[in-house]
Amino acid sequence: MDQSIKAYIKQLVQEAIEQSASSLNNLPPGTGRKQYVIANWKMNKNIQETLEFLQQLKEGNGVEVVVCPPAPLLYPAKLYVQGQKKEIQIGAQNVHQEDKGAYTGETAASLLKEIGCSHCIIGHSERRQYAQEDDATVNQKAKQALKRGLTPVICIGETLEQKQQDQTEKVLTKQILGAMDGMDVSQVVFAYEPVWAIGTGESATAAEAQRIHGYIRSVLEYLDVQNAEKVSILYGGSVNENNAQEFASMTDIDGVLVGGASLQVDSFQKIIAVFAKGA
Ligand SMILES: O=C(CO)COP(=O)(O)O
Repeated sequence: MDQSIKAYIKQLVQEAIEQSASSLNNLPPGTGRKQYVIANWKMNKNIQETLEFLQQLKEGNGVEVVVCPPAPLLYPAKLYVQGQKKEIQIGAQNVHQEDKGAYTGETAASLLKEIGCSHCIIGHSERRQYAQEDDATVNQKAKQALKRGLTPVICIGETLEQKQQDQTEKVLTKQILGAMDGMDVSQVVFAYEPVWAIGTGESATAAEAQRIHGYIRSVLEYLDVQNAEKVSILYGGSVNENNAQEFASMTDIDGVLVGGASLQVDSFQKIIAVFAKGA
């Protein structure tokens, strides 16, 4: 990383720390940014469970509700919500970076679009860990998703070890710059998911998350000062019906990406209701 970027990042860190003090005054949620509540079911649920969940799930009342089931359930899920005329969007958990070809087991963005997906999660820490996805891959996948009309939900976040070594801002900066290379920031959604908070029951505090979201927005400003304010930045990592309100009250937290608590329709619906109040 060259010296001018390093100096700029240092300045951003300082500004984000200063801003965090004023952000803690429970300001109203995002200035006109879309509010999202996204369910990442990971490798859970079968067809019957999916349809039962979607039957009970109500619309978002101004919140963008996106359900991301495993790949074989995307099409039945989409057909079901369409048939019910519900404003619930269906998103994929992954996409391949190439248009088509000899990539056994992969799914093309064009096919996801054809079956009615609106969004695609990209660079989730589980894919970074288990499928060795790096920032360059995330960048290629995000470009491919956009090319085919899917909105990328780009996941970033530090591990516990990186947090303990005070590397959070550095790690996030590298992930953001890598993911956004040659891209328009106004076309993506970001999700800050600290790896240590995923599936552990130990979420970041809302204040901590707000400080990091402020920092992420400053890096986006460095890339595109005009559009950074428009980008929705979601928090993910042990979000549940009890802590959602605290996250929703933070200025730079524009929604949540929910794993475990999105598997039960009641708890997921309660999280949506929290964000709908502010939308
Ligand atoms: O990984 C997540 C969402 O993408 C978060 O998972 P949990 O909500 O289960 O911690």
